[in-house]
Amino acid sequence: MEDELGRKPIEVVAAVIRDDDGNILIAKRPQDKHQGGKWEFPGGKVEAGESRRAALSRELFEELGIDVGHSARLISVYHEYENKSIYLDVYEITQWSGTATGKEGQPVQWIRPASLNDFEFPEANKPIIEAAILPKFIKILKPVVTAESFEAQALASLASGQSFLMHNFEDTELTHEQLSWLLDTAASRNVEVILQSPPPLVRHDFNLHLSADELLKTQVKPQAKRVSATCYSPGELFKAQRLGLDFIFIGPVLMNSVVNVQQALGWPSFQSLVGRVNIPVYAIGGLSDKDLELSREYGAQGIASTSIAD
Ligand SMILES: Nc1nc2c([nH]c(=O)n2[C@@H]2O[C@H](COP(=O)(O)OP(=O)(O)OP(=O)(O)O)[C@@H](O)[C@H]2O)c(=O)[nH]1
Ligand SMILES: [Mg+2]
Repeated sequence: MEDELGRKPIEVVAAVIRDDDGNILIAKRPQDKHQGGKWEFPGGKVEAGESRRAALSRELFEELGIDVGHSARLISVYHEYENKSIYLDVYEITQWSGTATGKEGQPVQWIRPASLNDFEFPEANKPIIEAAILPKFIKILKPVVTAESFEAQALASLASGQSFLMHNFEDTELTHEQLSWLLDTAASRNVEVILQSPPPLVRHDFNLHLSADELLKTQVKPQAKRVSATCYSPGELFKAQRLGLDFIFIGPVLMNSVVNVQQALGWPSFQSLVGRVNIPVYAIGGLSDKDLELSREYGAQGIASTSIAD
């Protein structure tokens, strides 16, 4: 891939390092470097002939003095700065040995994911920050018949530590009162709720999800905490990126969709779609929490499914 001036992007690897309490390590870039004085995720340029994971291990040893254990792909971002373009491959690291310190004299800090937005990062980092804040799983509530079963299911998921719940596509019968109850109960437990468009509500303190059809009809990003959409084709992806959506679902990955009469994409097609945008992507369609590791190797941020264990 080349930028508009025919230059090859610089390949960079970086790490979102999370400790057992969920804090993330950030480091300050030296003043004299590109994007100097801004905060960054530790990492650096991939050397000729080096694999990305080898580059990641080398950079984190040089910059922080730690030995990387397990790493999972989080997001890849292509960004054009004025004087160079970069391809930034970001990994999430939860296992390492040694104590992370600024080996090159750079200040480092462990911070809560929600405070990431209080620090100044390079322009390329916007989607990386969103990816670091978003969860691995989005639990989609199953369609329900009665008000009692809706409440019972929502309460079970709210009690189970899920941080994002989505009201089901096919579940159109929820009343204003039920939706309001869901939002209030979730808020009291620090759980984010995603509703389908257009919910019969006057409030805006929810995340809004658009179907691919709604996405194509939308001209301006709607008002909501975050806006996401389901995408199947490159055109839909580009539309989502142009509107500035916060994350997207791509699928169906493994199961043909009866609703939209769509063939399952399979992982290779999923991967090539993910590679076209700089937005966190959830894989959807015939998947469960067991598919997480695999989905991440193919570029997903995580999985959205009714089959996420409570
Ligand atoms: N490490 C890192 N680099 C980033 C981030 N965001 C971002 O735009 N970059 C850009 O990626 C490029 C490479 O990063 P780097 O300066 O860390 O490279 P390096 O460790 O190999 O250092 P070097 O310049 O001494 O060779 C820089 O142009 C930097 O501005 C980030 O979060 N982490
Ligand atoms: Mg570096």
